[in-house]
Amino acid sequence: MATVDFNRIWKRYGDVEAVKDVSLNCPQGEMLALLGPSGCGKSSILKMVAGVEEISEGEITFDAKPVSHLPPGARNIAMVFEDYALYPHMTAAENIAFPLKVRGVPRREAAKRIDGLIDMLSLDDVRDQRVSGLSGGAQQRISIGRALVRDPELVLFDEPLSHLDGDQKVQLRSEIKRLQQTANLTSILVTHDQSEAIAMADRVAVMNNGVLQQVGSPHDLYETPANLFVANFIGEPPMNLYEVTVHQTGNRIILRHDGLAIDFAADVLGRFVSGLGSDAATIGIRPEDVRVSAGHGQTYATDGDAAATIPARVDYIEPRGDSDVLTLKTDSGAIVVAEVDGPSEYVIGSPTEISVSVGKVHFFSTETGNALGRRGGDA
Ligand SMILES: Nc1ncnc2c1ncn2[C@@H]1O[C@H](COP(=O)(O)OP(=O)(O)OP(=O)(O)O)[C@@H](O)[C@H]1O
Repeated sequence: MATVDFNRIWKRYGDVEAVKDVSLNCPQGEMLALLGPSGCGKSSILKMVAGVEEISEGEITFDAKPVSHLPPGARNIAMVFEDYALYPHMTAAENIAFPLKVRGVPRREAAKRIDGLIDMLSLDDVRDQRVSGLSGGAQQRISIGRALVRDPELVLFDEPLSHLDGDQKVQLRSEIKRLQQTANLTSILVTHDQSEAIAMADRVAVMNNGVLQQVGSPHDLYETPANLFVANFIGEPPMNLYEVTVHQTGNRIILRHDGLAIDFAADVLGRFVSGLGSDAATIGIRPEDVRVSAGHGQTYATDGDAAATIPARVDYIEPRGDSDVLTLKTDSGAIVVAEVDGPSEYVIGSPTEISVSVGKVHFFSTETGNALGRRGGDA
């Protein structure tokens, strides 16, 4: 399998700039996800790698060798599509064998490869069945077998789970991940579904409007989003975001939003964030980082670094089994979404006290949307 590099690639369709100056690297054996909303340019990137769309500018290399001039057939790329694209009248084994037959691979060698994949993909039970009667999950496993049988340099997964229902989706995504790791496949996954990207990919490239926003491990994207787009896009329920004004009085820094005041010790805040000099910023707090306690007038025990507690009432509860997502309304009318262990004892109207550790607050420039420097303090 190859190491794939995208070097400052652009895709223009007439006046439409679909991909703008994107550089990415997918090392051998890694799964890289291209994630973003519809129209962000991820399919255009996939098509340029596959060779079905020309690159307007820039270069794609496999093991440092340019491939842009090669026709699709000469790139040795396998594709797994959302709609499986199998031959319905053929059996599972015949579908997997098809690319080898076309290439005239000797029968004995072909049989060995097919058997290996059938075993690896747990397809023994359906081996000789026509694919038209099989479940979506089984059909997608067959299409993966067909993709891998010819030993490609790169596997492209184009929304491979979109046609599957909940259970099959979860099962197949872990199977693809296992297969990708055991077979050490260099692979690129295109998806608009963050849970898919996070569950399967080693690294995720988040795109918006043709521009690469951030590339990193799922953990990096979650913990240190580079800008407001990534902060808002990654995480479910999404991060709470507030435009705040910054007021410094003595050794306190108070962030104000719509009558909501969050108060921090200036020296503690300074341990976590740099560049908060201006008088406006946007802060982000993940719902699971909002600390909620039943509010009966008592103060939630803070560790000194935490903002003062803020009274809020439960406005809405979404039970999710092992957690409850609470929509809380402060006295000033600000909405804070919190995720707490479930099932909780809160009911609509419950008084609560909320607080957040300073180390859990994300800071962004309101002007540029970029994250302000995090110092990586401990709280
Ligand atoms: N053949 C084309 N001609 C003109 N514009 C195109 C063409 N293909 C894509 N575009 C435009 O380029 C932009 C990026 O499209 P692209 O399909 O790459 O995005 P995407 O993130 O994959 O979206 P989706 O998930 O909806 O396919 C969009 O504005 C789209 O309308």
